[in-house]
Amino acid sequence: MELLDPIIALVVLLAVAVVGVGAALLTRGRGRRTLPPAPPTAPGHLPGVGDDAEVPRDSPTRTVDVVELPDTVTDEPVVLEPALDRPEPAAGRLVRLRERLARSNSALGKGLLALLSRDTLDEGTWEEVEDTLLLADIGVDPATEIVDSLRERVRVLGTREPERLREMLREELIRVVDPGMDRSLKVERHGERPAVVLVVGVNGTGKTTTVGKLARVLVAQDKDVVLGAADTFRAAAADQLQTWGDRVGVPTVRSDRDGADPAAVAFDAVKTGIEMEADVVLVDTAGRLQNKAGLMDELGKVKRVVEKHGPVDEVLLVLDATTGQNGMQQARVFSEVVHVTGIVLTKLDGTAKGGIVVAVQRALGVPVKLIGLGEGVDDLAPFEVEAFVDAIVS
Ligand SMILES: Nc1nc2c(ncn2[C@@H]2O[C@H](COP(=O)(O)OP(=O)(O)OP(=O)(O)O)[C@@H](O)[C@H]2O)c(=O)[nH]1
Repeated sequence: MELLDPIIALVVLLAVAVVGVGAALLTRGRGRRTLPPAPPTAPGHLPGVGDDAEVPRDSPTRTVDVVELPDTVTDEPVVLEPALDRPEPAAGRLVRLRERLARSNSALGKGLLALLSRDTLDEGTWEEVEDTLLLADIGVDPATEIVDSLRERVRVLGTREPERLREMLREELIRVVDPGMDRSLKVERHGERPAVVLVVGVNGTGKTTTVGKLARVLVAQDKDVVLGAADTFRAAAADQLQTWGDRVGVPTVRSDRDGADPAAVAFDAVKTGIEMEADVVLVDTAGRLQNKAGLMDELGKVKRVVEKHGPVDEVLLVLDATTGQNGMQQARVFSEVVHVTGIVLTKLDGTAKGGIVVAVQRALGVPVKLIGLGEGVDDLAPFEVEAFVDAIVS
């Protein structure tokens, strides 16, 4: 028994040693275990939280929808029409644009009122009143008339109250601007024919712009309009006019050839207007200096040729208000050649010479029918006497 004890102890010791070495080997092997290969990813992909997770069981499952197909498939491309402008109605525009007129002409009204409010209204002051009116291009006769009348009224009434003086000045200005003139545009279709409007004037006064703006005024009144680009002299004029027309869906009759006969283009435009049963045909003509006899003859021919379709309803002379007395000379010559029926005074937003309205009406006996008060597309207003005078004296 004494011999067996050391043997048992040795066996136990060996067994413990074997178990220890095995456990150590097992632990080291686990530390080097390789991970399964990562799923392929897009370049630059960074793993996110839960990438390895399973799809949750309650995720919505994809279904297949049945979509009805059209019976026939057309190859025609869908053409999207460009949206057309909606021009502003012309009525009341002068009220909207009054600020422009007032800005350029208020010095006239303020100057006159300051003179009339002086302590003594002597001869020298009345002369200053007259000079102020002349500086605004109102013309000699109308200026004298205004001064004479005011002088008499101030003497008889014996009043110097500013509000009363302003009212008297307003009344005198309205009288010389002449509210009795017929300023309506003759743009009503008659019988089988559209109304025809010819737009004339010297270079750069704003004819093409005016035709474009006028087309918008007429479209706002639900009229069918045709434009005629009889300015065949300036290459870009027809493009410019067509752009105006395109914006409001109005067709433009033009020649493909620079320097084509303007009378032929004008004739074709009216012919197209008749065929299309339009209400109005607006014919733009080339700018021409009133002292170039050949060009003025050409204008006379344009009108005569157009009149083969019937009488022209309006001949609008476009005058640049900033050109003063030169404009008066233009007005006289144009009127002799084509019998002007109405005046369009443009660029009144940039001049203190609003008095030209009076002067030109007196010289021609023809009313100002429209005024241009800016470069915006709807900055053309029907001329309203009271609104015009109010903008000056307010
Ligand atoms: N400030 C201002 N500018 C205007 C007005 N009317 C026209 N214009 C400008 O005047 C310039 C000349 O206008 P157009 O319409 O090309 O003149 P046009 O008479 O047709 O010119 P031509 O064909 O060369 O004879 C343009 O820059 C217009 O924008 C207006 O009432 N006020």
